[in-house]
Amino acid sequence: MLDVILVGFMGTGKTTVGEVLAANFRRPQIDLDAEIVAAAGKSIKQIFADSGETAFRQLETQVLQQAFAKSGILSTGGGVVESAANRKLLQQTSIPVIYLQTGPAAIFDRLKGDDGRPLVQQLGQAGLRDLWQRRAPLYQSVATHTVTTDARTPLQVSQQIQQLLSQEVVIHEI
Ligand SMILES: Nc1ncnc2c1ncn2[C@@H]1O[C@H](COP(=O)(O)OP(=O)(O)O)[C@@H](O)[C@H]1O
Ligand SMILES: O=C(O)C1=C[C@@H](OP(=O)(O)O)[C@@H](O)[C@H](O)C1
Ligand SMILES: [Mg+2]
Repeated sequence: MLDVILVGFMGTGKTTVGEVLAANFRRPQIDLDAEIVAAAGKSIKQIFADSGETAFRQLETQVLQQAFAKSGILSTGGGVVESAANRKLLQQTSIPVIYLQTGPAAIFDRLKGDDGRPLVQQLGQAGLRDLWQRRAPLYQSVATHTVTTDARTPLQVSQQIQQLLSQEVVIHEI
C-alpha cells in the first residue's frame, strides 16, 4: 500500500521530499515522472517533443493507476491534477495526500535554469504564474493536508510531513 502521496506545482519539491521520506521510512519511492520515462523509454522533454502533452497525460494517468497497486512514497508530477479521472482517484483514496504549496516567485527561482520541464520553457514566468493560479484549487481539492515550502528546506518539509503522518496514525487508532 502507498504510505503517502505528494502533489503540488512543478518545483515544489515532490521528487526531492519523496526521496527524503523514502529514505527515512526505508520505503521505496515511486516518482510518476520516472515511471513515465521508464515506460516510454525517453525523457519527458522528448515525449512532449515527439508526441505532445496529450500523449504525456495519457501515460501519466496509466502510471498513476498502476501506482495504487504499489508500496511506498508516491511523488506525482505537477500536472496530475489536470485530469478529472486522476483527481477522482486522489480524492477517493484513504491514503494521505499532501499538497506541497510554494508561491510562484519561489518556484520560478528554483526552476528558471531547468531544462527538463517543457512547460517552464513554453510558458515563461507570467505563463507559469497563470498556470499556478488555475491549478491551485485543483491541488486543494485533492489534498488532505497542505505544507508550505517557500521558506523551508526539503528536510524541514519532510519532517513536517512525518509529524502530520504520525498524528494521522493516532487519529486512526482513536
Ligand atoms: N524546499 C525547497 N527549498 C529550496 N529548493 C527546493 C526545495 N524543494 C525542492 N527544491 C529544489 O527545486 C528543484 C525542483 O525540485 P523537485 O523535487 O524536482 O520538485 P518537483 O518534483 O515538485 O517538481 C530542485 O532543484 C530542488 O533541489
Ligand atoms: O506540471 C506539469 O504539468 C509537469 C510537471 C513535471 O513534474 P514535476 O512536478 O515533478 O516537475 C512533469 O510531469 C512534466 O514536466 C509536466
Ligand atoms: Mg518531480
